[in-house]
Amino acid sequence: MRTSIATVCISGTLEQKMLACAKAGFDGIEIFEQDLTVSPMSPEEVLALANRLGLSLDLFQPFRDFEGVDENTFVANLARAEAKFQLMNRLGISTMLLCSNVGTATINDDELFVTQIRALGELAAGYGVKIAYEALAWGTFVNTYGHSWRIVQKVNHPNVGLCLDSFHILSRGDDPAGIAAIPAEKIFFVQLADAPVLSMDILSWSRHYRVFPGEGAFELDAFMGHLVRSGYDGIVSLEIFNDVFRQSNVERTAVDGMRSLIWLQDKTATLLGAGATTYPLGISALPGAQEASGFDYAEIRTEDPEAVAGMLAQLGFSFRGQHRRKPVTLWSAGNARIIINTQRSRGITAEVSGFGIQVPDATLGTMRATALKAPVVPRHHTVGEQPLHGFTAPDATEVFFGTTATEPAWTAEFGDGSALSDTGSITGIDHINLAQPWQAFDESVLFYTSTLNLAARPGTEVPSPMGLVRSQVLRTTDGAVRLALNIVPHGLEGTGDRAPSYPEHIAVHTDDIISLARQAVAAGMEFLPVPNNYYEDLAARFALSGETLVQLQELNLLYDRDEHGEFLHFYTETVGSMFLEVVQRRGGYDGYGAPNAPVRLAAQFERNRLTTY
Ligand SMILES: O=C(O)c1ccc(O)c(O)c1
Ligand SMILES: [Mg+2]
Repeated sequence: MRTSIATVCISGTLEQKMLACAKAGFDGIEIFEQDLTVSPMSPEEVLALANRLGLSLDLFQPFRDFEGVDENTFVANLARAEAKFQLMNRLGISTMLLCSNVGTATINDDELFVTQIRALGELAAGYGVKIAYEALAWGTFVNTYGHSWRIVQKVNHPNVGLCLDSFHILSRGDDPAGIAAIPAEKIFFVQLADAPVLSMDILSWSRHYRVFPGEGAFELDAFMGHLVRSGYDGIVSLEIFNDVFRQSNVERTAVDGMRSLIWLQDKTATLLGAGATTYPLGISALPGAQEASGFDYAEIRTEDPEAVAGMLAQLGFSFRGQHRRKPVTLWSAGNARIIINTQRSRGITAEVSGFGIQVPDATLGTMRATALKAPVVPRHHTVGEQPLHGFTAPDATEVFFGTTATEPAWTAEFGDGSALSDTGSITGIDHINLAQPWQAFDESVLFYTSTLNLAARPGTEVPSPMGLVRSQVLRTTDGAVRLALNIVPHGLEGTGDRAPSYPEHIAVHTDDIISLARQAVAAGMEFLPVPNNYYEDLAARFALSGETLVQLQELNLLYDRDEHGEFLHFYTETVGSMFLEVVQRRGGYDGYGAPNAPVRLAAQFERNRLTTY
């Protein structure tokens, strides 16, 4: 499939944009007129740069407010178009995007639209230019692809065809199935954009909140399926108007976009099933997606290993020893393995720096992640050590693939390699919560869902004294691997990719949280204190026995319940920018105690302020 991206998607000068798009692997770009107008490069220089970079210049856009106008305006519009055709000839671009009129159309008459657009096509033909007509969702008279297609059919000119943009179609709740019936040769261009579900006017939604495929809520694989079935074999381009992308690192955003198209082709191939890749669009599938069976480990980087080790010991983790070559130690409890890493930890009190997941075939997982442009973490292993397959996520977390095993082979590299008999009641890692700098959030959602084959759940918002925290869970179907991503409030972003001022956590699960909490307290652990008001509210919301309430309050346990079961959990104190959570799921409870998250954030805020002052 030939891929392209509109220059409007990313930050920087036209030259920087072109370099980044070429480096990310796009075949071509759409030149957004504004980017050219403000550029010191002449059209000829832009063409020369594109040639040097191996980029095709696929589309010139947008040409606005043309059809449905009075005769005088029409004559002026044709003159305006002709100047752009001349410019396009200098750029060597042969397709122009014509947006349906949103501003100057005064006459609602399909016959007039047809006549005027046919005249435009005729003029364009003289310059070797083709017109791709796009129905903007907020077009004054033409705002559905069905309508634009009827007009294009009536225009009946070889130089006039359609531009299909997923946003304009799906934002209106329009059924894209009709695309499959459009003759492929009349689809001149295709633009893809995803978007989160938002309730606002479509223009604002489109201009500010579009995201790359896989980062929003549109069913773009189904959209692509209809396109593939039409027999279309042209360019598939990204056109994302997004305030964050336009101020983020240009190279990273371009890679994020490329990843989205690689992921979408694979999703579409899966949806279409056998024969998917034989359609002329030539979508490529990825090496097989695998369902992760669980966490291999979680890693904490710290220059104060004693503080972290102390907490683990209080929770009943066993010290499994030092790695025979690296400055890392292993602690385990049941299937929960936590690595304390003091390498490159200068200035880091403690942070959640990485994790591993177990898949049936780690090499296959690595091939898939590499195909999705996941940046490899360099790791050396010597003879007798397990090879490590790792990647750096956009939030700088290091993610590794391990092989499904109750006792991973790499644990033998620690201490004397013995598996200690377990005494505690911790059974495994339940979830890992990662703080996201605001500019990495959408990129992280796509990165983790695509490379680790996780599904994104609808997002939530958690009020806290520091601001509203946006939260989204990514998980396997069975919940064996769960990640919770939090966008940290403004001011706590920290520097670089990490969000160190906002605590992240590793949650472990147990079958008996009451005993575990008692043992931890007896071992000297202090939990995050929970205010009395919380327990009064619990008593009002749930018919809990007095005895249960006293027990919860005495141990600073939090409680939630849904139609499936119950959830009990507690939090440790924060060390650096990380803490631990212990959870017990009773029955089929599948959430994360969301109603309790504001209590936790407020308690941490109180606590940190008290210790700071
Ligand atoms: O928001 C707009 O004006 C606009 C312009 C060009 C497009 O292709 C589009 O989808 C929207
Ligand atoms: Mg568009």
